[in-house]
Amino acid sequence: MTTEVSILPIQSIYSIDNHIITATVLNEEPLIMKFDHVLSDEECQALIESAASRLAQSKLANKEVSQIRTSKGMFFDKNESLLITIIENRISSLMQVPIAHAEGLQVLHYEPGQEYKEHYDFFWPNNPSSHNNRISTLVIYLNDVEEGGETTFPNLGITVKPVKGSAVYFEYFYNNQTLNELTLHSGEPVIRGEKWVATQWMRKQRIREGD
Ligand SMILES: O=C(O)CCC(=O)C(=O)O
Ligand SMILES: [Fe+2]
Repeated sequence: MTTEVSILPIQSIYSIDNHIITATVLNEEPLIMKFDHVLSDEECQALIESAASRLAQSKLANKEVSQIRTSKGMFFDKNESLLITIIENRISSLMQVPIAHAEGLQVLHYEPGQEYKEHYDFFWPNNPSSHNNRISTLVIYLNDVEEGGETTFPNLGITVKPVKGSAVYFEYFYNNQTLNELTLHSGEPVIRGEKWVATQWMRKQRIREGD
């Protein structure tokens, strides 16, 4: 058995600026956690409202539109509003990665039948972005989904149901690539209702200027 150090120290509660986030470990290696109360109902609603008019067809990491990913999405600019600054800073503290390593916060919207098929969030070595690869992901659910829309890790038998304000966290910065590859995951098709998520991808090195 391998024992590799995770980015996030495992705790049952993370207290960030008087904001109490409770945590459940779903898998230790690779580390997969569920967090509750990452965002308040008001913050979820405000994110949805500021994203709604800016949605465009989602693309893959290689910028191609594909049937793998049928949601619509958008990226916020860093610090573009007080809401975004507050949320980005909380996420950065929670993920224990400096804000300068954060890609823009992304919001995705799925309608019934829409999904994000099995994929990895990290870049393979042939992708130019792999020189400053992603190391961890936080997917925050912005609403409750009537049916479907779970985030699933098929190789680990883990399924996370969307709950407003909760999040699933996972990391893939292990020396052992087999552990990283266990983070294969999907956003299951929404069956009834709609699904809104905010995704934060963190890089190994800084990606933002001026932070
Ligand atoms: O929508 C989901 O449950 C997963 C989203 C996801 O995998 C991503 O944004 O990278
Ligand atoms: Fe993903």
